[in-house]
Amino acid sequence: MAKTGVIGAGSWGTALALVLHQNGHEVTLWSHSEASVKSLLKERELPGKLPGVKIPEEIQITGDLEQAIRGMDMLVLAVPSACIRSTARNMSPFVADGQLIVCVSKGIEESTLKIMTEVIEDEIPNCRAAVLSGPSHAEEVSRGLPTTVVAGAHDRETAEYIQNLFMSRVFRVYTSPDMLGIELGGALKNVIALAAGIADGLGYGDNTKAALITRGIAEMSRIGTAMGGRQETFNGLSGIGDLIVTCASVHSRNRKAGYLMGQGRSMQEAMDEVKMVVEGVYSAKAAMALARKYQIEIPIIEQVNKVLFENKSPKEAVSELMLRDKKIENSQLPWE
Ligand SMILES: NC(=O)c1ccc[n+]([C@@H]2O[C@H](COP(=O)([O-])OP(=O)(O)OC[C@H]3O[C@@H](n4cnc5c(N)ncnc54)[C@H](O)[C@@H]3O)[C@@H](O)[C@H]2O)c1
Ligand SMILES: O=P(O)(O)OC[C@H](O)CO
Repeated sequence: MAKTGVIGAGSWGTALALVLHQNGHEVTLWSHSEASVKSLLKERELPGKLPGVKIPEEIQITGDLEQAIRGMDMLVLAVPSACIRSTARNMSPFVADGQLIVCVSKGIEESTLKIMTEVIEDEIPNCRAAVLSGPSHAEEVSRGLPTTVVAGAHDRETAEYIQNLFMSRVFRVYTSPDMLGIELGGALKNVIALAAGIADGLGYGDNTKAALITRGIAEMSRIGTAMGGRQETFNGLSGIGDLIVTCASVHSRNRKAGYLMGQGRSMQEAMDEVKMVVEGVYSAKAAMALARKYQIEIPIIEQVNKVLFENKSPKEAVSELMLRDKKIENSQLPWE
């Protein structure tokens, strides 16, 4: 049995706390908000996010960061990506040399274009940062529905340690050395999922969705491999796997926000209505900046940015994508 601290008591932090608890580990769940600590202690439930899912009494709930960190064999960091740097900075005084921090947040820092584990390592240089990602909605994991994810770490022993702590009859964990590819896949798929939601909101069909997923993974892979991620990772759970679930699932916050925009809401109205973090909105600009830096064409992500930040009509954005110059499907397969 391991001692674990989960930092962030939103839907994902809570679902992973349940997985660890069900695997027999000791779990302390931290929330930054006093009101949410009070409500969690009283209700033992996350109303509005994971309704009907009980949080067992054995899971300790706290607002004291030090209590959630000191002496833990593994920390899981599950706050929204925009809060990763500030949260890591607040954690830093309590983190021991070599203490393991598994990041489960999906994003790219807009100001530095760093992935989340790089941000954590900036703020807590003495920690051991790792990642856990893949097609995994909290709503399903918290109900024990079969799910598969991948644990990425700088060394094999760490990845296998994370695998052992999380793996269960319903939560299957693979390992990988490609942390960069895993994290970029998790962040970029959210931007494509906004596009898939927009298409749904416009009333387009399954053909459109399949096109966005297929051309979307091509854009994600182009950015990711230019930065040093592996194509194999984009073909795997944290790449195409997570893209499929996020573009298709009724649970997806990104797809839902896109849907609302396709129906005519502004970005802010859509985010307010979803009520949970819509990470694609934050990663969209970072993806554009990366594409400019590496001189990569990302037409879908570019149109999503225009809808989000330039008030472009979703219908016009789709039409512009359809009317781009004629292309060969795959530049690796040129006519001789
Ligand atoms: N929900 C999922 O199914 C799921 C699955 C995989 C990964 N993720 C990722 O996990 C991360 C968290 O998502 P979520 O769905 O749990 O979000 P959520 O909206 O359910 O909860 C976010 C939590 O962060 C807390 N928070 C807000 N501001 C904060 C701050 N300044 N400092 C610390 N905490 C703060 C909120 O109180 C809330 O508890 C995201 O990066 C998301 O992409 C989510
Ligand atoms: O609900 P979303 O769109 O934030 O996606 C959640 C997870 O990343 C799915 O794996």
